[in-house]
Amino acid sequence: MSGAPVSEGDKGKANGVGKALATHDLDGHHLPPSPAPSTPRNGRKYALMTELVYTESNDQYNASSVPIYQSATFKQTSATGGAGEYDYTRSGNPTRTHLERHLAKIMNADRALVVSSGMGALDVITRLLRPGDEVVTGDDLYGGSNRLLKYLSSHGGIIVHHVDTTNPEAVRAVVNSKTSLVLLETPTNPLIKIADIPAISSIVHTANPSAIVSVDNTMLSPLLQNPLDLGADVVYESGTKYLSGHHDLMAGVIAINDSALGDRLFFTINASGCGLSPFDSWLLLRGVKTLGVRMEKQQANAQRIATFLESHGFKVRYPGLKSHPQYDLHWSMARGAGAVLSFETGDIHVSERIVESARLWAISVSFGCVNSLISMPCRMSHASIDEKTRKERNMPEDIIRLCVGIEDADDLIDDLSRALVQAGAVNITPDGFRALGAGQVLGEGKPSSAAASG
Ligand SMILES: Cc1ncc(COP(=O)(O)O)c(C=O)c1O
Ligand SMILES: N[C@@H](CCSC[C@H](N)C(=O)O)C(=O)O
Repeated sequence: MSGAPVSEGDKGKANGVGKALATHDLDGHHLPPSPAPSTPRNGRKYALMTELVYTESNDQYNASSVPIYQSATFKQTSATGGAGEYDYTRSGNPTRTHLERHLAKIMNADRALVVSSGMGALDVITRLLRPGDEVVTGDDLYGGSNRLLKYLSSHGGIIVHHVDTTNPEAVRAVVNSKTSLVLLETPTNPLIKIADIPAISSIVHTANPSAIVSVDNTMLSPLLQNPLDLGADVVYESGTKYLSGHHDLMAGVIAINDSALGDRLFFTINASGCGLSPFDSWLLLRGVKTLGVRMEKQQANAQRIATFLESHGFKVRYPGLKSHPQYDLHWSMARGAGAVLSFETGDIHVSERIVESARLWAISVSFGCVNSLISMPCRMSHASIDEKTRKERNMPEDIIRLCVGIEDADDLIDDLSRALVQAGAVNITPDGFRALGAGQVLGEGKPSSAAASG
């Protein structure tokens, strides 16, 4: 029983754009329809699952795999303006261009730019800011993003407002004529909170037409959500995660529809030298082609694991669960729930023991990889947010984040069951087990065979 909200394919929407991967929830009910797609860009003509793998190459030998132009320089025909399309790889490289065109197509953008990491992408966007400018962002966001914004506020003269982005009115309350950038994560990492991209974009653009709404789409990837179609001006993602899928490269992607804004962002990339290398561009292009099959399996597995934990009484945060407080909002914007979920145990030491008892789940930061990971964000990915701030922002110290891969779901559940039992996180009865601590008890569950014997 998979039970995941994943449909059989992705055909059926006009021009194949914005096609819903999920049509039914666990109980077989229809999910809300996906948002209407905007005009397809970049000649996109097939369903997204097809466009992910379909690339057109103008290689002279018709190579099926785009060549890696591992060259820093390109010869010119004269000293005075004789450069062809490329002169120097920091400014442009054919392998990188091929990847950027492919990403623009699948992100439904006019232009995509690739850089050396997700943080590099955010850095390029924040170079649009000037001292005195204001930024509005969430009270739950990736630790590295928080660190960069904190640095800009202490060293760059930027005023940063952290508000509850689940409430558009909280954004309205702080947006003003000095607001230059509104930065949203949805779902957030790691508390899986949802921001209403259309409502917030409309509030921001009405209050200050020159403010830029930027969405970090790392948690879902373009397969599941297209913020540019929902009112955002800029979307960026860590290509280190789902886009590449194997934790073998670092990359960041920025996508835009405004050509003047694209030129300003490209200027920074060329001037600062953070464009993605030819080899990493090639690796990322290869990874993107399997994004569809990877994500379908990952979110099917995530749905089973979230359901397993919730049914054993744990407080689980996952937008594929009806209990998520913003379930309807999430599904009005996205075509899937992704494969990152978090849950609480009520005791930081119990959480530590669970993480350290898992065998199949690697203790590791990051997500979006084909293998499953387990972590404690307050100790790992979000440790750069100090304890006081974490407390002010209601970040549970015991929270465990699961980043689900493509393994067999029963193996993952067995290993997790064994870790829960070994860590003393559950109360074992002759009929099954239930969460101890903070978890709300939703029902009895039977320990898996591994847990019972382990
Ligand atoms: C939501 C989110 N955005 C951005 C980043 C930054 O990406 P990168 O590690 O590729 O710099 C990360 C993780 O690192 C992340 O989790
Ligand atoms: N030591 C790193 C931690 C990277 S966290 C990576 C990823 N975004 C995640 O959420 O797991 C740092 O401090 O940046």
